[in-house]
Amino acid sequence: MQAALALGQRGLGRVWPNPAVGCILVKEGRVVGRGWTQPGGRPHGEVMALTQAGDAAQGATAYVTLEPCAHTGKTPPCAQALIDARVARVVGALEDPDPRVSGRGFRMLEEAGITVTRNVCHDAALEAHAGFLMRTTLGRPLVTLKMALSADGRIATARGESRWITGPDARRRVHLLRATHDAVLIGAGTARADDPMLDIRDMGMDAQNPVRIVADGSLSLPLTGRLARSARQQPLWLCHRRSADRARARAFTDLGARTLIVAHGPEGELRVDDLLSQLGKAGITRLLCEGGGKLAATLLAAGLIDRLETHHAGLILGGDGLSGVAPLHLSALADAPRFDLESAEVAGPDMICRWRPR
Ligand SMILES: NC(=O)C1=CN([C@@H]2O[C@H](COP(=O)(O)OP(=O)(O)OC[C@H]3O[C@@H](n4cnc5c(N)ncnc54)[C@H](OP(=O)(O)O)[C@@H]3O)[C@@H](O)[C@H]2O)C=CC1
Ligand SMILES: Nc1c(N[C@@H]2O[C@H](COP(=O)(O)O)[C@@H](O)[C@H]2O)[nH]c(=O)[nH]c1=O
Ligand SMILES: [Zn+2]
Repeated sequence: MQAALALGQRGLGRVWPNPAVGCILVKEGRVVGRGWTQPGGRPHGEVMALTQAGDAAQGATAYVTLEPCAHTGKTPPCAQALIDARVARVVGALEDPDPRVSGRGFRMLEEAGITVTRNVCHDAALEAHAGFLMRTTLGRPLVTLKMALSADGRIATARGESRWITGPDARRRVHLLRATHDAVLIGAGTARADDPMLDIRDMGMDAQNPVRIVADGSLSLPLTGRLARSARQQPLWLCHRRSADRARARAFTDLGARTLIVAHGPEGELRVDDLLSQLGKAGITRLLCEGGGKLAATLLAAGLIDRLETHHAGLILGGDGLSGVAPLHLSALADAPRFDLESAEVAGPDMICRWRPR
């Protein structure tokens, strides 16, 4: 199952809205088929493994990282494919909470006389499928916040200069992080200050480029910027207020971008709960927020950060530099969002820390 989980991870960031499932078929101690969910979400992992195994699937044990699907969607159900291939046993890591499956996949197999073992490597599967599970049960993607920080917790100089705080090794890690997320989100301030690309560069992974999303209430993004100009090569979604200029929205869609109207709060700030639920509806299961400080503050205040990556560099920007997180107006220390350290890694001259909400 651990090997199947590792295989399944190959699909992360490229199979949304589907889960990234891994499947291994074992017969008489030998692996006869390996499969994982293919880009775009189909074929499913089980079908890939069964196709590879051919006749050898008969009598085999199938290790699958998520309950096989039981519904006829765009493809016939994998539970039926396993039955038709006459596997002897299915070992599953996790029940699929999708209401169209939710126990029915395992039951179909049992009713066909196949032995089913459930919940093997259950916790690892919860982590592997965290984005898919969040979207299915909460209607929003898993949100990872990444910040590149000076040693004194700043993300830019007072004038907004931030390239680069971290070195090439840590930035390469960021590109790999982008590859395992369906979409990257930034605020309008970052889009205007940095004119970023938000792609995966120089790694031969262009096919895994994430959707780029900007929280841009008034559609202030320059039409001539790099994001807008590349909207046909790499998806660009702009989240804005209903009141944003219609001609501007039209100009962005003409360039190939997609626009989403999001509810806003009293100060005009886009409501991040609505923004995330719209992204969930659009199929996004794993979202990487790359700042800036204002957007990070809103997400943190709403308790919507599920994973935190801080990249620490050995420079000091001082108290006039921009803070990684805009003011939270905490009334007590007890109200501070807390995170537990999960791992720390040296990346060239920098340090990458990975945190989980407590
Ligand atoms: N070192 C690092 O890791 C990073 C550094 N940076 C640096 O940070 C600076 C930009 O940060 P900052 O100015 O804070 O800008 P942000 O990127 O956080 O953008 C803030 C703007 O986003 C729009 N917005 C829409 N909805 C929301 C919401 N719910 N919450 C907050 N903002 C929302 C608002 O504009 P509107 O009202 O028009 O919608 C707001 O003014 C730049 O200098 C950049 O270089 C940025 C990212 C990472
Ligand atoms: N300055 C800074 C980061 N900044 C983040 O990266 C974005 C630029 O992406 P791109 O245009 O694709 O290179 C930028 O807008 C901001 O979100 N990231 C880091 O890992 N380290 C850094 O020092
Ligand atoms: Zn399936």
